[in-house]
Amino acid sequence: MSTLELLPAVDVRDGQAVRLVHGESGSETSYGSPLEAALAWQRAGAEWLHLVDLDAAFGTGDNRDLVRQVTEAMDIKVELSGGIRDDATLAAALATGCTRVNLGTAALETPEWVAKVIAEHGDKIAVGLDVRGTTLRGRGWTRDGGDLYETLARLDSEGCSRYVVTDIAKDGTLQGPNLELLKNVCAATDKPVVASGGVSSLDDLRALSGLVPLGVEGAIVGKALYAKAFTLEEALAAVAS
Ligand SMILES: O=C(O)c1ccccc1N[C@@H]1O[C@H](COP(=O)(O)O)[C@@H](O)[C@H]1O
Repeated sequence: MSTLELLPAVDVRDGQAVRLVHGESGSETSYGSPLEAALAWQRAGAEWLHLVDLDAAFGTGDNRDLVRQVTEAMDIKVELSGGIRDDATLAAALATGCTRVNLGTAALETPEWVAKVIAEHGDKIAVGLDVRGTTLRGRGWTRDGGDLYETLARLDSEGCSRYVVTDIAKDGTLQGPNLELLKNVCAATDKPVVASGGVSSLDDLRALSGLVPLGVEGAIVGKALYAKAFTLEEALAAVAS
């Protein structure tokens, strides 16, 4: 059986590494330099970094230069997201050398463009499905963007290679991942799913590892690492065993 991939998160707001609660602007707790955080996860053995430009996602500016510096400093794979919504922002994101990008709002608001870039870039494009219940949310999770399963079927038909599924109700809360949601999404698509939101303990990671045979490929871990609920080394050992 494959091992669950772990993607420690660095979310950047106003130049700082932060964690939000439910993705709400204004709920930030700051954790200092994004580069230092990313390097710490790399030193601890991460194979992936999940890097988010929150200002670009919220439409409150961007941290593009900083995000590029962090990506260029990494020897590990980087999944980059936030504000990638047109040719220019996609080109800038891919030019950082990141391994793949996540598209959120664009998949809800400009589906023709997303179908085009999926066709052009294949598995360098993942789609972030950020949901409340089964309703997708875009523009910094402030606007409804349609039904999860209808959108998933459309993206599948367009050849989308991977989905990053975030339960907004769980994100930043340390309440455990939404395993039912993940099972339902895995039942609806053959494509790999990266789980996001709610991881609080090593047992949560073991539970997500149990979903690998269903199609869960990886898990994004944020607040639990910053709050020192466990170390990344402990997390990597938990999913390896
Ligand atoms: O990760 C967060 O906490 C988050 C909170 C609020 C909005 C977006 C967030 N993160 C990721 O940003 C991209 C969406 O950006 P866009 O809509 O494409 O501009 C997506 O990967 C979210 O999971």
